[in-house]
Amino acid sequence: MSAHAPAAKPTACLVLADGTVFYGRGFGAEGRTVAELCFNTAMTGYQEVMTDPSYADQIVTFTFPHIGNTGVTPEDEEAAEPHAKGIVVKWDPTEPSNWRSTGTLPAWMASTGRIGIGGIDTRRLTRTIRQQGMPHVALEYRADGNFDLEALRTAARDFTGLTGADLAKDVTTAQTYRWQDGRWEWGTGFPAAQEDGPKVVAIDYGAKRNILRSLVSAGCNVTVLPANSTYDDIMAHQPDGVFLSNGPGDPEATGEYAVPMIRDLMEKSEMPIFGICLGHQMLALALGASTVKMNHGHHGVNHPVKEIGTGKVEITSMNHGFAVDGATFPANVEETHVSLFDGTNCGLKVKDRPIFSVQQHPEASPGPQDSFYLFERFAQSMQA
Ligand SMILES: NC(=O)CC[C@H](N)C(=O)O
Repeated sequence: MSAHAPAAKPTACLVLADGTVFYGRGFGAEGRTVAELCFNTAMTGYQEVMTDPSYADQIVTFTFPHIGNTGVTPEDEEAAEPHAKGIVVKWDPTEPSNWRSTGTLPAWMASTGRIGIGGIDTRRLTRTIRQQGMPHVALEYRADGNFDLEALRTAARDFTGLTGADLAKDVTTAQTYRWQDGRWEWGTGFPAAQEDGPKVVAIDYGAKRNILRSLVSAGCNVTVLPANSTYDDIMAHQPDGVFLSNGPGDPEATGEYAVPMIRDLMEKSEMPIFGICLGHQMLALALGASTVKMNHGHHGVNHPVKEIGTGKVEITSMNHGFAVDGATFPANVEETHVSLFDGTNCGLKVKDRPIFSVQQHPEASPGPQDSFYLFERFAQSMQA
């Protein structure tokens, strides 16, 4: 039997809350999980996607069919473990062909408790997500193929979803630490961080490693603090600037801790502040703007974003299911970037202050590096 032939009996199934069932072949860990289902259009970088902490409580459908063909390597992990609860793919992963690979995707998923389903019509599923919004789903892999569809549908329906979900506190670091390396370079790997350079306190709401590496590569000396850090916790490190990371869940759900801390920071200090994705959304909330849940979000590596001031278009990496409502900015805030896919807000700047943030991912990982200039802009604002 060829690897792509349909299995005699399905070993995995994906059940949407509306009762739609997709059968396929299970890989990775056996078990059941519930989550919000999104789709990601990246052609590469599945390991970075799966380990991005912003994917907590989500399952990712990859629209690119050949997932798994470059294996896995610890160098491509954006966190110590995968955060996406599972993946949905077109074909079964093949044997890896890549000199950097140290193992297979299914074995890595099995060892980290993540569930995969292969053999799915991901075009149909993606069309469903685009038309109906990101559904709540149950995904199960069991080798005996005996599924209790009613129980799976109930589990999908009972999932409370991401609106109102405060997940940053689940994925943040427990301890404060100094970040040690810069961006991976061909032939040399990860360069060691320098001691000099502006001191950045990076608040970890689910930070991707390549963001911390990008700050280092832009010349910063980075100390990482937990999500519930207060203004005083931050100032104890005498930083030159504060970075607000990406992260999972609903930005509004951080209104008890992150948003008031950011407000404090803006009121009591003159320091530069830079935020990415969840950091952008929370900064917008602290400034008095609002955020909204999107229909199917932006998850991919080819999203065109225009920098309004220059008219320049950058091709960006994106992963978000909420967006800042650019129409709600107060008078002291300027919209700096906009999505050319749907016109949604992608950036803000506080007028006359070195405080800015973007919705896209300038660290890429995976994706293009057009937006890396933002790390340099932040480093320069601290040197000014
Ligand atoms: N990558 C992120 O930081 C995502 C932010 C937020 N959780 C969203 O889905 O929009």
